[in-house]
Amino acid sequence: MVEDLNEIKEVKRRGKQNTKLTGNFSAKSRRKDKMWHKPKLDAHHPGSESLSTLIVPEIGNPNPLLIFEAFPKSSIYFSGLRINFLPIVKNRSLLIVVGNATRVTYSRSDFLLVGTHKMPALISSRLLLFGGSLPFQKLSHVSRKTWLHSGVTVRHQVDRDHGPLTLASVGIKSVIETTEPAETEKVKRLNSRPEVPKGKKAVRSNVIKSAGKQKTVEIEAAPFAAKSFSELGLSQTLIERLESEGFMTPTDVQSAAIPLILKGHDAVIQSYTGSGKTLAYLLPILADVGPLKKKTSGGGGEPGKKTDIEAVVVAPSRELGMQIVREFEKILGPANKRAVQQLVGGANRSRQEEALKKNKPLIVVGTPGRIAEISAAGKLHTHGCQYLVLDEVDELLSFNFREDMHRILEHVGSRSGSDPRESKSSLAKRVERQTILVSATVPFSVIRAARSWGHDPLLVQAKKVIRLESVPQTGPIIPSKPTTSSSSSSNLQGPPAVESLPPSLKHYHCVTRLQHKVDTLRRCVHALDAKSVIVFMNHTKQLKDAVFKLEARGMSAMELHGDLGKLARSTTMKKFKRGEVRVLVTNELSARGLDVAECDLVVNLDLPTDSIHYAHRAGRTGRLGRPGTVVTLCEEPEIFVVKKLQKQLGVPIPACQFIEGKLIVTEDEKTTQPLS
Ligand SMILES: Nc1ncnc2c1ncn2[C@@H]1O[C@H](COP(=O)(O)OP(=O)(O)OP(=O)(O)O)[C@@H](O)[C@H]1O
Repeated sequence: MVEDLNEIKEVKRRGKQNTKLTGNFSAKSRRKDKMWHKPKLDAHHPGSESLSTLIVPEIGNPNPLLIFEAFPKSSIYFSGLRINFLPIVKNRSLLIVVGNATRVTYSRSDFLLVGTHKMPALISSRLLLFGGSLPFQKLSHVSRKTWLHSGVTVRHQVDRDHGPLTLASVGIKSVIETTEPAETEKVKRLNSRPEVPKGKKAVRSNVIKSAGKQKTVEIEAAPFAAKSFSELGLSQTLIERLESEGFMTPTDVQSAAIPLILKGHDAVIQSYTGSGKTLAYLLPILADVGPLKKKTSGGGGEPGKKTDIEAVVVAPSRELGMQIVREFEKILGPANKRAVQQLVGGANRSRQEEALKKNKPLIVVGTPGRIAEISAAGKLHTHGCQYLVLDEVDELLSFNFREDMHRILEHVGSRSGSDPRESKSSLAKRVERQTILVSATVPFSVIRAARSWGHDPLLVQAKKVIRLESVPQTGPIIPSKPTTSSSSSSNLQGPPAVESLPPSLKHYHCVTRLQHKVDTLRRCVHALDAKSVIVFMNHTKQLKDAVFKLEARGMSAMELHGDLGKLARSTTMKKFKRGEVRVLVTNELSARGLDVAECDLVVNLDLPTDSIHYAHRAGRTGRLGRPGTVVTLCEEPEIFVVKKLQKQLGVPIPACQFIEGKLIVTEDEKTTQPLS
């Protein structure tokens, strides 16, 4: 983020010209009396080159400190939640922002980022270039060690004096306090919790009291292959509902996860695509919240009686959010459907807000943007929330969602609304809720996030449960087979490995020329006699072309991507699920979570970017033990990518051809063994 010398000179020159706001700021936002101005465009959008967006490194670092050199009358928009401090000084302005911003957008012509809490040393040296008249030397009162400490908290008073800015004037020097190491503080707080808050399930408090002591026994006692849902501690009403919907036997991951979540554990649920992870978290929530809960448990209530939300489920796409809502509704039954509400983007927000007010649901399921938006508007009361589920968590932690996820993580279950005089730290507030993170692929970033958000979280897989604390930072998270040293680099990311893929899947690749790809796809569909095919491509334009070509050759196909409107997307999905369309040509939008049981073939018409994307795409077929085939079409020079995927995933992806209406494997599977 630190610019080079030329840029500093350029900024200084522009400052002399008394730089005005750039065209990226709306006219309304130019009002002098306004402190905050929202740029119309984001740095990620074309045409907004004069804006920079700074992403504060880690979600979970609650105290970013940013120091900008600013020019008079400049405006800045911080898209975080709390901007605690903004002094602007006459002529030369030093602007310091301390708070929970995760993403800061600023006009590069008006501001120059000169320091962060990780780069304090640069502050003084850089500012000397500006004449050095500002008393930045006072920064040296704060030791570098303290600044670098991740737990630095800065308290301050707003000071808009027009005199020279000093650190004392902004309160930094006098009030820096360092938090204690998170682990010991957390356990201490949990153990000293005086009583279970009213309406909070008793079982959670038991877990809290026994923090870090009896877990091993509980984990080992977890049934890994229950024969029926009744063995898992669910209520009779819930079991009856499950049976009426045809769910008779829990899957392995459900057998492992349900009892642990019922006991109040924070968990990361990892198991291959289509293994039933949704019910693995949905059922223990419904056992505790809403009309199907166990009579003895404390929390929840009838829909319509409470105003607070009890469970928030976040998913990265509208389609997945809606699918989860339908799963909840299926189990709740028609009479209790209103206990859950969707808050997905693309739908009418005011209608969602009205429904929240009218129906008072106990559970909301939505996309990060919409949940954060309604929450920021004060229309979603989640402070007393007991459960926070992040489905497809590794995707939710990506760059795109950081800002909204930060708000959600800060607010859900914080209980801060209940008593403003309470001075509990954000960590203490957060442990009020149970955090459940879910995905088929769990890179180390998820493990790290789970450790910082949860209380002694567990990694729950189909056949084993591990304490997250014991997951080594550099080692594989999900070792499927003994790995060779050459695969260690991918281990750093946490490879999806074979557990991310349904065991019943068959994988092939077919070498073809670019211009013949659609034709090869058609022959592939015929050769496998596939009834329901999902084709993945990387670019919308080519995707449309492929649909056109398939249709022209008499194969029913439809497109699905983010450029389509809400209605078009859901109509397409409905038609595909009903079997009215044979081929769905789509992009990464549909790779996560989409559950179409009938899908028997996935084709990568374009290569996925990495093994994680491959795993999620492939997982659209072969769901819940059904047979499924994945065919990757590639050009000659791309074969090495397929070999790499094969190695990282730990599955053979032999070459094949489609000859006379048949799939012919042209490479011995034994020679394509990934780890041999
Ligand atoms: N115990 C069960 N018995 C029968 N069907 C089940 C059971 N559990 C889940 N299913 C069904 O299996 C399908 C796959 O489940 P789900 O979508 O939860 O998988 P997943 O592991 O979340 O997949 P992904 O990683 O792709 O999101 C769904 O149609 C679901 O209704």
